[in-house]
Amino acid sequence: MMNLTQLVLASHNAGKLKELQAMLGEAVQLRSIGEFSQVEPEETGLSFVENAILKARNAARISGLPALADDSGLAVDYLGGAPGIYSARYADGKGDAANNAKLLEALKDVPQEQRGAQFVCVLALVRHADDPLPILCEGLWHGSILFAASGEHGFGYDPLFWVPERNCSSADLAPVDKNQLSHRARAMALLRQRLGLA
Ligand SMILES: O=c1nc[nH]c2c1ncn2[C@H]1C[C@H](O)[C@@H](COP(=O)(O)OP(=O)(O)OP(=O)(O)O)O1
Ligand SMILES: [Mg+2]
Repeated sequence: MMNLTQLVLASHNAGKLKELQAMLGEAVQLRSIGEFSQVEPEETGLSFVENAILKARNAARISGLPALADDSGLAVDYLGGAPGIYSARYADGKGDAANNAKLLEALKDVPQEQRGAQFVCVLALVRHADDPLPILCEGLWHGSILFAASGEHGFGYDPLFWVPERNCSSADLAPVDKNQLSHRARAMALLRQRLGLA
């Protein structure tokens, strides 16, 4: 399909880089877009797909390499799917701890049975900046939102995300376990199939 020994990852999130590189294995080396630019594109899309494509095109344009982007977030049932594509900006760009505090506050009076949520991940791969046929792969991970943070692993909302199949939070999971179960793992399994790596 294309020479995929090197891909630039269109992300400034070190947690994503670590997880995606572990899932991809040694056949494909992910290089961070941070090697080429510190400027983050504005995520102006109205969907995970649009933002993933926008980030991938931007990284391919800057690096001259094929680019992979991950647009992901947490969709909380009680909040009508919010923060969704705005997950990283939920607390106005103040970071993960502020995002988590805001989510706990928003759900403080919501009972267990109404705390369902899913993590969403869309991966977009473009061969070049103007690629007319990006590869798109989606993964979902169903769980619920805890009443208090738990766990030290992972990043983002992991300490608040209860994983029913393991009876612990996503941040309690060892990285190898999260990388088997997560929204990102599911999207990457599909991408590996599409690339003939599976
Ligand atoms: O496995 C995950 N475990 C915990 N939290 C997660 C996960 N996956 C996404 N998330 C959260 C983090 C951030 O609040 C938002 C992603 O936002 P998103 O714009 O896709 O990523 P980002 O701004 O951190 O990095 P970048 O855009 O440079 O790839 O969802
Ligand atoms: Mg972002």
